[in-house]
Amino acid sequence: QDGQGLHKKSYGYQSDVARLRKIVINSLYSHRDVFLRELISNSNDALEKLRITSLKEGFPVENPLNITIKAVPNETGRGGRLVITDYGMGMSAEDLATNLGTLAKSGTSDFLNEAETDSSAAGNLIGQFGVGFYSAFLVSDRVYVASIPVQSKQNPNPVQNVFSSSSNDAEFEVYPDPRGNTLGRGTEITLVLKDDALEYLATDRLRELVAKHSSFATSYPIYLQVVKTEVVPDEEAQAAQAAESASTIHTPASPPESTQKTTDEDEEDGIVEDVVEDIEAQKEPEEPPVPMKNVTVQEWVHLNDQPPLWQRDPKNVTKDEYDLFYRATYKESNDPLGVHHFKGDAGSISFKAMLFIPSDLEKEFWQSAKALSGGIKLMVKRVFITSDFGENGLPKWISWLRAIVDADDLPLNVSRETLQSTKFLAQVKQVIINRAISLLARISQEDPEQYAKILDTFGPAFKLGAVESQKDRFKLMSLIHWDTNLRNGTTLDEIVASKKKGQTQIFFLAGAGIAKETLAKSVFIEKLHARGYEVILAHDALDEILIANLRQWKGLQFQDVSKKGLVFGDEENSAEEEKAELEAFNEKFKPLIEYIKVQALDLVKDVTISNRLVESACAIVADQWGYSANMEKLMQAQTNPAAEKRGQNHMHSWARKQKALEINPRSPLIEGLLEKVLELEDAGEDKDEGLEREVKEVVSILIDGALVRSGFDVEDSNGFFTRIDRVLRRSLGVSESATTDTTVKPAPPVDESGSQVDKDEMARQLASELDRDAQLHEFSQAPPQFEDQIVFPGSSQPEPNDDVFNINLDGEDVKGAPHDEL
Ligand SMILES: Nc1ncnc2c1ncn2[C@@H]1O[C@H](COP(=O)(O)OP(=O)(O)OP(=O)(O)O)[C@@H](O)[C@H]1O
Repeated sequence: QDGQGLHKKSYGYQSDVARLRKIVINSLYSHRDVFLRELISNSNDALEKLRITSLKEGFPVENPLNITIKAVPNETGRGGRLVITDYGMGMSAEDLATNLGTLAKSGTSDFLNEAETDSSAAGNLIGQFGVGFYSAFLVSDRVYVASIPVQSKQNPNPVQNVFSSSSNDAEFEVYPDPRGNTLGRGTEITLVLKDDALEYLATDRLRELVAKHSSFATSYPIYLQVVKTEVVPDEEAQAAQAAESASTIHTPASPPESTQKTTDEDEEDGIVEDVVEDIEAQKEPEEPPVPMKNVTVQEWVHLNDQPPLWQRDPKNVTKDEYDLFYRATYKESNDPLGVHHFKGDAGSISFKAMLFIPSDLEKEFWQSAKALSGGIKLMVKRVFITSDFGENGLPKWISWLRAIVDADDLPLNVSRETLQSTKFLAQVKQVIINRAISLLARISQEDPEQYAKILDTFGPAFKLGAVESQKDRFKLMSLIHWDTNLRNGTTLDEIVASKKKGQTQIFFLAGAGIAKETLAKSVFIEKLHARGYEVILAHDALDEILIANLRQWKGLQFQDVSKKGLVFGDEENSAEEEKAELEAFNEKFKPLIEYIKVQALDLVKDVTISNRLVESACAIVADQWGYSANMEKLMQAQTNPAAEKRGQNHMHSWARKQKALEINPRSPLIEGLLEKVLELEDAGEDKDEGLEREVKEVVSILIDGALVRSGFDVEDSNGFFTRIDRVLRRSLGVSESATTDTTVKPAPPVDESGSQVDKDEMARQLASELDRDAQLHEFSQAPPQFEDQIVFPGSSQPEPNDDVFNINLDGEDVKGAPHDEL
């Protein structure tokens, strides 16, 4: 209880609030104008909340639903206060302590950490995070918040309380307002301005701030109290004059000052002088002038009296106004990347709408499978109704869009359930999606630079849309840009338009996450590129899935150039010639093909002469139904114990083998290898064992190299590099048997004090492994065509080509190889 008999309750600020207040006060000085925007925005929220609660609970809300701002200079002439009042929801004593003394925002700690370590970040983050109420301390030595909650069944006799805190205090106080209930309802914030913040007492400054930051922040009226000097009749002087004239003889009055002035001016040119004098002579004697005096009057000026932006004619709205609106409404620091303002219809209900393409994609977008919510704000007759469209919310791919929809023909107390049952929301959603796609298409045509920025941020989301939404897929394809070996950022239509004569396929090479420059150098593109064909470099994660969904575009089938089935379309012209050439090559390279097959058949289905290679010696080409290297990686990332249980991993290993090793008959390396193989064949029993080992080694490196070049993983990468190591030794003339000094410091002895091995745990692990093996063996219902190709790990069945597969450099079983070899 203080000296005035008030029951003041003291509270300590929650530690995050204390941190935030410190950051706000210390580092946002140059941004301190934001305080008014933040307080107005809170007032708007409180009015909004009141209106929605009154609709829900069915109590009437008396006017006024508005926000007022009043500057009160101190009578001493130094300093003053700024008072911001709203007739919104108000707060109880507990609300004051909780809402203003604690932070309930997600991401607060991240913001605080960032802002504390980098003061420049604080300024940038204001826009995104909003420092809210605490910005009041930027301009105030002390802040009083008087508030009274709305009357309700639970609180039939609400009391007006005050929250009070100085900018230095670590504590704040809450107590009943000694003035009693002066507000009736709502919240009054009194800022005792700092000495260096007295500029905010000037009404022009306040007008400027509201116009700059808050003219779109609320649809409730904002009134500013303005003090004006007016000239009014001085009644006292008038009465005195009347008394005086009653007691004196009437004398003609001198002419009014203005007439006198005209006469004086006219005298100079001497033309109208006589006329004026004549008129004066004819006049009746004048009444004495009414005595006037200056008085100060207070007046409330409506600051945001313009209709909301979306209600205005788009022709009369400037880009600056849209940008300002967007930044104020969504608390963004950057301008939107695109705006569309239109009139639409959903069934029989017409509405006005504005769409914004944000400057950024929220972090959560790709982190969650869920769509972002709240993108569409539905208003009825300028009043906010809901941003919860439920199942009619925007689909994931475009849930980042910001839209405001204002329908005039709906009742204000319409509920979401009613809206849903009338299909209104579903129709609005589809109109918005269609309009957004048109807006994007227009920007792509009219402003390619701006569109490039949009694609940077939203390009992958458009691809998601095309995969996710069959309905919008075809429209979206014009928005999706592709990189090819010949150009960047082109559309499928443009690719089709520049197809070569006879071409019936759209060529693509998929490689999620691989740089397009690397993809462009792929062995699979060599020949196509050399011949001038265009190949899509599908380097985004969703590209291959999207292409698989599309299957064809404008009558042209998609062809993965790393798979079988590629046709240029002009084969006919040289078909005979090529056939004969192929036959000749097949004949010539038969011994080499047979030789390689022995080593390669565990990895691939076939070894063939290639028609697609120009410079490279060989490549691995997937079958039509096999995995491309890209898909293989995607599938590998997905293999998990559950899939293993269902036997899916065996399907994967089957699909992985559906590929062929193609060799380039024009490559000198292949020619050279053929010679060596023939030499071995000719020698028969007397063959040189060293040579044989060497040839096997080269073939093995060739196969693994082809896998790597073609984008696949080499299973035994250690063995691969050991073989390369050996070849390097030979080419440098280093002895193959020379060993590396492998002495290493051994680990210290076992730490006896450490945890004992849990025998039960070991037993459990062993049991579960045995169980898993048993389940794998049970998987015997493979499709007939798989049966002979599936090998169960751990089964006693001999693996095909067992002897070849396990060969290491010395022709010994890998498992038995000496340590230093591995
Ligand atoms: N004028 C007001 N009327 C009623 N409640 C208010 C008012 N001003 C603030 N509050 C309450 O205090 C809380 C804290 O306000 P603060 O401005 O710090 O954060 P916020 O408004 O929740 O977030 P942000 O400002 O980032 O939108 C609000 O959530 C609200 O409950």
